[in-house]
Amino acid sequence: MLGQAEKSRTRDRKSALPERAVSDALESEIRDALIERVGETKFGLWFGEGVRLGVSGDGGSVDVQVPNAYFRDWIKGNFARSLAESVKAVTGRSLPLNFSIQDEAPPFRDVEIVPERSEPGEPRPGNTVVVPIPGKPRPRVGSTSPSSSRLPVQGFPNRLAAIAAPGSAPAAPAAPAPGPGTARVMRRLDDFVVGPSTQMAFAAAREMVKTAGRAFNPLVIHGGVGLGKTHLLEAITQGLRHAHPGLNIIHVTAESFTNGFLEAMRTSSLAGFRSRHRGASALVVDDVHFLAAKRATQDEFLHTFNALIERGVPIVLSSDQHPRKIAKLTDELATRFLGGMVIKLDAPDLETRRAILKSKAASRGVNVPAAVIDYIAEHVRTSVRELEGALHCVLAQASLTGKAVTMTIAHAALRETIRNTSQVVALRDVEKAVCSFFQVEGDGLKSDSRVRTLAYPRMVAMYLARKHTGVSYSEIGRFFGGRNHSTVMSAEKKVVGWLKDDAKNPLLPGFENVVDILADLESTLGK
Ligand SMILES: Nc1ncnc2c1ncn2[C@@H]1O[C@H](COP(=O)(O)OP(=O)(O)OP(=O)(O)O)[C@@H](O)[C@H]1O
Repeated sequence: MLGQAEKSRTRDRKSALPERAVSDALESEIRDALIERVGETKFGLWFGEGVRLGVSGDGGSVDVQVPNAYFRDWIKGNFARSLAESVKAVTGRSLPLNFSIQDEAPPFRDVEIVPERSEPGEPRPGNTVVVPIPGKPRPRVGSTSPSSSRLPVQGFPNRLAAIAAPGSAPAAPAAPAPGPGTARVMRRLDDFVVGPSTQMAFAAAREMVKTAGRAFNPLVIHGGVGLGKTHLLEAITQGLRHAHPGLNIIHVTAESFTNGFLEAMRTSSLAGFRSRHRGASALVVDDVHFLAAKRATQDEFLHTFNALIERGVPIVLSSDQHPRKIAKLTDELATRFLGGMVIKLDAPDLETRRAILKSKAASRGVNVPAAVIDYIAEHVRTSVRELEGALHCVLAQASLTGKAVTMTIAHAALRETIRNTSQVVALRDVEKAVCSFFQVEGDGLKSDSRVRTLAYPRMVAMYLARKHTGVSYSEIGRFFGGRNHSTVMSAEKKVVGWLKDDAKNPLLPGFENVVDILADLESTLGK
């Protein structure tokens, strides 16, 4: 970020330059500031040739010239904030962004498809990065080209031929598959470390790739942040592409589906939007919880979903919550999401965390001592993203100080992280989690009421409190409405009994057994 002195030097320099030179200098400084914020890769993809940045003649706004509407929407949707901050850092002012499509902007030239990690003589067509070269239309990952969509389909010839939409618009491009604003290589099933908390999701992902939705459809993967949902979705897209070349796969985030839909409405181009999505031969949508409370988009998505399911098109979705728990998701959509396989990704256990760290270290070609792996795995527990971040910190610290990776380095690098992530569950955490899960109020939970909708969550809360807070029976009883210790003991006994009998859950649709409820709540508590 530019400091004040730097900014004023910039302003002084600009006042001494002719107008054109001023605008070029400004653009270049805004670009530099933007690189600092979004990184060179994203910058290169979205702000390279064909995109111009500058301050308008009257100085009242930032002109962003883009080659087409797709660029405009992508930049607006993904980089508007970074752009505004960059402009402020350079000019010292908050200016609105003014997008214009520059007809004369040089179009993009062809693309290079770069195979990743191919063994000699063993191309891996699924693992590609797309490198735009100025001069020809820019391709978009996430859909096949019209010509490739006519390739013979392997694996399930009849089925996939049948699900290639009759008369649909072939593969008008969807959003880039690695995810909005990124040019990252898509992750693969081979890179996914399997452990007790992930094996079901992994197996389902592999089955989805193998059967392209024949075994179950849709597949919904849900779980907390940084637990590998996007990784699995990308891996499924890669796998489908590899196993069934020619599939017209649309891989988008729910946010970009929403933006695309709104834009199509705005520009009266709904027919194209619909035929593109309903004509897909596989649909992969990340973060469907984003559709919450967006009624019109949900209706559109429902119709897309129905059209695809009817043709047996594989659908894969991810969400941060169980579909039943996504607030303000219509019942129609929620029940459809439940119609196939719904799988939860839990936080990895200790062994899996160790395995993930070893795998990540190996993929960087670094040898990390077992004691350091153990130290990180034992202290960073809630998300794989945090685990990766912690490893990264340790390696960076070692590299910056020119030392080997040792426990001393690990302690120094992770002191803060661990202080902030080590979690002690408090009684109020249990209360909050249980209230939010069962949609009840804290007062109700602590009241004398014996209605089942309160008594049942109360018993679950007491059981969890006993298991995870280390607080005495008496204290738990006092906290949950002034009860005595024997009430807590009997609640605990009851829940243990339900678990032993694998009892059905009487209250919440979508959660078959008590064990599912407890697993969900424990993962909310970071356990
Ligand atoms: N089991 C795993 N094995 C290897 N890497 C993993 C595993 N789970 C997650 N990761 C890695 O952790 C990081 C975060 O995963 P990912 O982005 O898929 O999380 P997410 O569940 O989609 O999170 P969010 O909800 O925040 O988008 C990624 O770099 C991913 O490759």
